[in-house]
Amino acid sequence: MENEASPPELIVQELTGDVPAQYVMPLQDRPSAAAAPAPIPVIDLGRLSSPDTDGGAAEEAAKLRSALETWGFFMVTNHGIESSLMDAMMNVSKEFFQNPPEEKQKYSNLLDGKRFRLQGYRSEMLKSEGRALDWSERLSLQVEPEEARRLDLWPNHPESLRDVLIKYATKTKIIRDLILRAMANILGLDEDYFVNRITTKAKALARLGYYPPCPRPDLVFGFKPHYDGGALTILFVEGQVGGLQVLRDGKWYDVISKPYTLLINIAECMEIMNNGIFPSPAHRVVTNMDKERLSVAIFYGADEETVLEPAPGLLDEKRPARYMKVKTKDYHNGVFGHFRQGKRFIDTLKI
Ligand SMILES: O=C(O)CCC(=O)C(=O)O
Ligand SMILES: [Fe+2]
Repeated sequence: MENEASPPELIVQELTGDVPAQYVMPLQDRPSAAAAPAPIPVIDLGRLSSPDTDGGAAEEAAKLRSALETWGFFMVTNHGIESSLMDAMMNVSKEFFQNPPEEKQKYSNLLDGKRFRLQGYRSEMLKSEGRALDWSERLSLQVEPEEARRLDLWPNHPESLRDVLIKYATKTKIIRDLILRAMANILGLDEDYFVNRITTKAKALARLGYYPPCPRPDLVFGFKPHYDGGALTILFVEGQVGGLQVLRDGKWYDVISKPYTLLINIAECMEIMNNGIFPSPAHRVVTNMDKERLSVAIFYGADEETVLEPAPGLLDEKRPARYMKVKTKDYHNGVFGHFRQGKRFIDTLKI
């Protein structure tokens, strides 16, 4: 049985006392002591998509542009997801992580003690690569395309997780398209330029995250510094625990989300398509000594067969393409290989 091969000794929740050596970051890579808050713009999505009679939509679009050019992150309110559905999403996630380890391991993403699959539960990753482990547990489930959902890999406990996640992801998809269109408009491209490249065949992965309190936030990360690989990420962080940090001009800043707002960030496929005008930001999650933290991220990718390339409408003699063309499928393979070595595949595409 594939699940029996998982290493239960690494379930973070069960650890007590000081942190085990596998989680400790090398000295030069440890979390910095203090980070200033990032004044990330908050965009009212209702206003952004309203007919522009009073200049409201233009104002929101200007804020969005500024957020995308600087932080690569923005917050959204008035996004159309009822707070009751957001609460339900967080509650089912919490209930899942509260299951006993044996129950969670039934959904392990570890196939034979060595190979990982994209979907499933993991309490650690990349153990064999000699890099420090993240102080978090994750449950990843593919939510798009709809016909590719593997409901047999989705947990039964709590029973409502499936329904709630499907409802939630249906709503975030509407937000995705709204943002893709707004970005195309801001860049002066055909409104559907990005939507057409992401298509109904594009994959989306939901990742539920649980970060237990950690006795040594100075030594470990909840999630090591990284760039997201798809097109856009829509993130929902419970309450006001904080923990997420974003890199800007070589400095890490705290991202403080407000209750019931969503955080959206640009991922690398989108950076290629917009020719680096809106770069994909490095980000990470630090741990907290007293509080647990939960987050739900939906990663929207491009269609595997899509050729990723800087949009021709953005290029001219003065603004040449800064990235080589690559098929999404090849990009994903490249990212995986490079990430294991702590490198960025996108750097190999730069012209
Ligand atoms: O949990 C979070 O706040 C962020 C997680 C993240 O960056 C990711 O899953 O890629
Ligand atoms: Fe991320």
